[in-house]
Amino acid sequence: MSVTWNRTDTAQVLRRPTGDDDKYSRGVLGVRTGSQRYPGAAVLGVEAAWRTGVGMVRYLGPDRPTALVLARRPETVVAAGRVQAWLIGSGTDAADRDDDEAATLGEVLAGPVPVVVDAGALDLAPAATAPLIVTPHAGEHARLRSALGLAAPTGGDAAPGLAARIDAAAETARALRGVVVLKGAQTVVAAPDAEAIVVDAGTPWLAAAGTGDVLAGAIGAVVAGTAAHGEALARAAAAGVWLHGRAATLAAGALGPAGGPITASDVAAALPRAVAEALAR
Ligand SMILES: NC(=O)C1=CN([C@@H]2O[C@H](COP(=O)(O)OP(=O)(O)OC[C@H]3O[C@@H](n4cnc5c(N)ncnc54)[C@H](OP(=O)(O)O)[C@@H]3O)[C@@H](O)[C@H]2O)[C@@H](O)CC1
Ligand SMILES: Nc1ncnc2c1ncn2[C@@H]1O[C@H](COP(=O)(O)OP(=O)(O)O)[C@@H](O)[C@H]1O
Repeated sequence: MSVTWNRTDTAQVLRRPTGDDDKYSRGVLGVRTGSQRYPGAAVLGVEAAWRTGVGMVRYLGPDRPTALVLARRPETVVAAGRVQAWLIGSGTDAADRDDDEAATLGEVLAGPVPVVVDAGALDLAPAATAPLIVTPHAGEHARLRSALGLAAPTGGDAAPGLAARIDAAAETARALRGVVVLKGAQTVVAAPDAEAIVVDAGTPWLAAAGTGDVLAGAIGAVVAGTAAHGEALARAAAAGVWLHGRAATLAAGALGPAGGPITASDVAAALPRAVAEALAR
């Protein structure tokens, strides 16, 4: 069983800023992403978080991605401090993780604040106790299931259909006790005790390198901005997925009636229009 997510659902999740707000009350997202090898993923996630609407982004990472993040977004704060949500893992590789980074990520994943776990931090998710949203693509989902002692998502060589993907994501969510965002043309958002949510991307032009890094930043911003916990976490994740797909559709659609090639940066640039559209009455 599943429900399909739409613009109205997204509008119900997003919080419109008011005159009483300040940069802290609008939500602070802490970001630990990027590496010497994949610095671009840090830039994309930070850019997406700002563009989705958050009061502050704190970026804490290696020197090279830090320099690139600041070059692109000087408004990013690179000092530690309180956050309402974390984003970790995009543009990192577990094989390159040193002891200090492992200890820091361990603290994040044992804390009270929700954590969006992407790419190279997914191996740490099974041991986490923090409120969790994991964002695997199909390959990463298979690895995560194996780490959780679950069977491969499909018995044969054929790619699993939507029903099988929903069942597998729901099973992973129960085993993990967290929200699973299983990415694809139709992204499945599954939580341990709730009906799965299906979000249509809207355009296949979205299948391009780095768009997953943008998605993780968008979800992180929605979670930080809405202070989502508990059941609301899956809805916050679904809102982030909808905004990401809508941004891609707007960016591709601006090129012509059949759409056209877009980059991950184009998707991030279109996020404010997707947010404005969702909030329009
Ligand atoms: N500009 C930047 O800095 C960018 C940085 N990036 C960063 O790069 C890092 C590595 O991420 P990654 O996804 O490229 O590699 P990884 O997770 O090891 O997957 C490898 C194997 O998994 C499979 N597989 C993959 N996708 C699948 C799918 N959709 N559906 C099914 N299977 C799929 C496939 O295996 P195969 O099917 O070929 O056996 C593939 O060979 C990560 O940190 C990321 O954030 C990128 O975001 C790009 C932009
Ligand atoms: N055929 C497709 N149609 C629409 N969206 C897709 C398609 N394939 C992948 N996507 C979306 O593109 C993004 C790719 O993310 P990911 O695989 O993590 O790439 P990367 O690691 O390069 O950022 C996800 O949001 C996914 O849902």
